[in-house]
Amino acid sequence: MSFKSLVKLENALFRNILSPKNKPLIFKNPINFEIKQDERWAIIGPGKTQFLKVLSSQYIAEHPLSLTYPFLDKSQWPSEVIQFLEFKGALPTAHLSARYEFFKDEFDQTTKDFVLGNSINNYHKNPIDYNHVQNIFESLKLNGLEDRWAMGLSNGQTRRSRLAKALIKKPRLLIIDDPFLGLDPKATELVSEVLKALPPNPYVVLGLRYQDELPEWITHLAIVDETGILHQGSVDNLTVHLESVRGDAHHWNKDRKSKIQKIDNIKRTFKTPPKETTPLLEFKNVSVSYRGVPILRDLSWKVLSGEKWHVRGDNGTGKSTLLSLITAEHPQSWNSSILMYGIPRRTGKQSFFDINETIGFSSPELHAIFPNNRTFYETITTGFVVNGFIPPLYLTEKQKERIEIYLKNFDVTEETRNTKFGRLSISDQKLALFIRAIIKNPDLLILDEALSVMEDTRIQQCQELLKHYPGAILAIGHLDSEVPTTDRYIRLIKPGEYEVGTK
Ligand SMILES: Nc1ncnc2c1ncn2[C@@H]1O[C@H](COP(=O)(O)OP(=O)(O)OP(=O)(O)O)[C@@H](O)[C@H]1O
Repeated sequence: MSFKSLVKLENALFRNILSPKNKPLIFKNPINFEIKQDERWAIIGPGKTQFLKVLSSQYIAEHPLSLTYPFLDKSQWPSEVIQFLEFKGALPTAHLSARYEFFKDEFDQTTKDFVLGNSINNYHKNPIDYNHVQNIFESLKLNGLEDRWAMGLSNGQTRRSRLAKALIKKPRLLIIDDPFLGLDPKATELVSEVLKALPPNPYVVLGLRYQDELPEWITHLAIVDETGILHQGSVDNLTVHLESVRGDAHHWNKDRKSKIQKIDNIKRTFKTPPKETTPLLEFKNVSVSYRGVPILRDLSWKVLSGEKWHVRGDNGTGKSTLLSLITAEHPQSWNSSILMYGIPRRTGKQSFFDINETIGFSSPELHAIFPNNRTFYETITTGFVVNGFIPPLYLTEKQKERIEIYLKNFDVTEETRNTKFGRLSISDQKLALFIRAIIKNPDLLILDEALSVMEDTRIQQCQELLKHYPGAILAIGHLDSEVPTTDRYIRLIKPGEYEVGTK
């Protein structure tokens, strides 16, 4: 049986659609690459996202015929039949607390509406195949969530819904960057099995981080950096190269080490909070339910000043809900069984602003709603304002100096510093939100998937910085490689069941 190629690149060079002619090439080395129909590829390395965008026809090829999709009919336009899916956490809501409110009226989208999306509007052109939809909901274990408010879905549930939404459009080729980020181990296995069974409808290409475990069904790899493809071929032939990339021998790792060491310079901006004997935070038998369905029940927990906690639990067990109670984003936060500095939460006693004065946070919900028109620099300045989305009119010399120390030691270029949030790479968006969270030296730093999807070097820079952070940290993240070093954990199991321990 002869196989047609899915995609073929011959001496191909690319430029950004939006940038002028003189802007640099996406990869400086010409690309020669081919995927056959019976091969299952994963793309790995610091250039993976750009490479996946090249494959999904998002850049302009210098010579139009240097990028072709031989398996497509002449009538099929690549941009219409190739889906590129990248990691986005929560769905954007009107404001942060909206996610934890109740499904309100008929204008609020259900999960089913979200997944079907434009397919409903295009119904006359492309009637919806409800059997197909049913199968997708079943295979991704979304049954039971169809009629739920889409904004209320947990991050893991949202991620599976986004995958369902992409599949319902019946693409011919599905290109997914970081398909397993934010998923717990069971959901990872489930999504991997679903992706394995998809080809030929659609074919699938994955972008993975070099430390990720390769799904056993991946047959071929390309290792890509900023210059182009370093190695490509069958998994068996590439194991040696993959080991060298993972180990210390590789040039990225040497470069990375010096960048990580540089981060130590930021430590001098930290201030040590006074050692208190009263817990910074205390939950006394706290319960939360949505329309009678319990999420947290009788949860008791103490966090002392400077402690570093990992908040664990499978998708949907209530981790984000727990953290939203602390930041008073959650409507059920005004509860006298939640105490900060020994003071019970009561309306009238403390305001949202008092509570957040000493808290810094970054989360997928914040990422989803952060205004696209603030520059990287302005994004950081909003960290000095409680619930800040608008840059403050005035910054003290000390505040300006502190921002400069961060920018310099994180090697943020002049161009990035002035780029608007919406135009930054997802990794730089996350970095801006991370610096925004820490810039005022909060007593409590909440990092909900704050480092996920950053480039590897960025993750390690943040981890290095956080090792020295004197304030308390609460971190959520399914992979140890993307959370800061912590020495304690709380694991949510199910309502009324949780575990607290030291690592
Ligand atoms: N407004 C709401 N209405 C109904 N259910 C909700 C609402 N908000 C959250 N939930 C549900 O509460 C559960 C807990 O959600 P939460 O986001 O806290 O989970 P999580 O542990 O952070 O999950 P993940 O690991 O996927 O991020 C989920 O099943 C979610 O769908």
